Amino acid sequence: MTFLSVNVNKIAVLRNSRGGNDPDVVQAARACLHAGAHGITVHPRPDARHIRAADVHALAALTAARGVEFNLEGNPFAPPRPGYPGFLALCAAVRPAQATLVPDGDAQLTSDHGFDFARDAERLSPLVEQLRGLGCRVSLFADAWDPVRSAGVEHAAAIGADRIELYTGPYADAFHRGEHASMLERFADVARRARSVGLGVNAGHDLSQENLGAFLAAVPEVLEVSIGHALIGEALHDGLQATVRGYLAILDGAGVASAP
Ligand SMILES: CC(=O)[C@@H](O)[C@H](O)COP(=O)(O)O
Ligand SMILES: NCC(=O)COP(=O)(O)O
Repeated sequence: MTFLSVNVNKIAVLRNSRGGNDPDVVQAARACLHAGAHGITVHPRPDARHIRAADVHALAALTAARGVEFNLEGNPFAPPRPGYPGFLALCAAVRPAQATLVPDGDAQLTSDHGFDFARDAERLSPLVEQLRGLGCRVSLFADAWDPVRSAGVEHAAAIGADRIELYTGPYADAFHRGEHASMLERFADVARRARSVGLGVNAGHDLSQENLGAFLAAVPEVLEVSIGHALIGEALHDGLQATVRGYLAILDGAGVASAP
């Protein structure tokens, strides 16, 4: 079975919009694990727009106590700044089971590309070694949608990475348009090539209940999916009716005023 690691970044987006600690990121992660999720993912960004260093520590403690995987994602080349100690420093502090390296630009809205392995392998190599020395499994974010960008995926194995994570955003877009058949062939090909050089294969970005089944049917090698944005949105939709009913029950019980 493919593992599900729930990305709780979006809980922190909501929390940060008001200050305070509601909704509580750790409580949300606990609920995901209680429901059977295999692990928790976060992707702290240098601007601390959602997950903060303190969340990383708290979630590391939760996942360690539960004996489940903590997957920490980030750009290893982004310099530290106040409130963000840097990806390597965070990994050294909490030793996540899996460190997923993502080549984000600083002001990016969200992750939108994988590494260019032919170009990036040399500077990634010592970081992969360092992270493996900390006991982390190392996964590298990789493109599969474009034959040129996915050409050097075998380099990931050569520099000692354990896995790649297929960037599935372009697949999700194509699925939405009903044009995903040829896209899936490309993902399947990259996954097969990765497996043939000993790499494990993860996948993530914009996966959802709508598009996940078709993806896994075409790319059965996937060991783990990390899903956040769609999952949290779906959870809101699924939970809204029950929550509104909860409020109505309180109002009904209070029974003071009646609306005109
Ligand atoms: C690497 C990846 O695809 C996810 O981590 C995604 O980038 C989530 O990050 P945001 O929640 O900041 O969009
Ligand atoms: N690695 C992908 C991830 O953690 C979640 O991405 P998304 O579902 O928020 O797009």
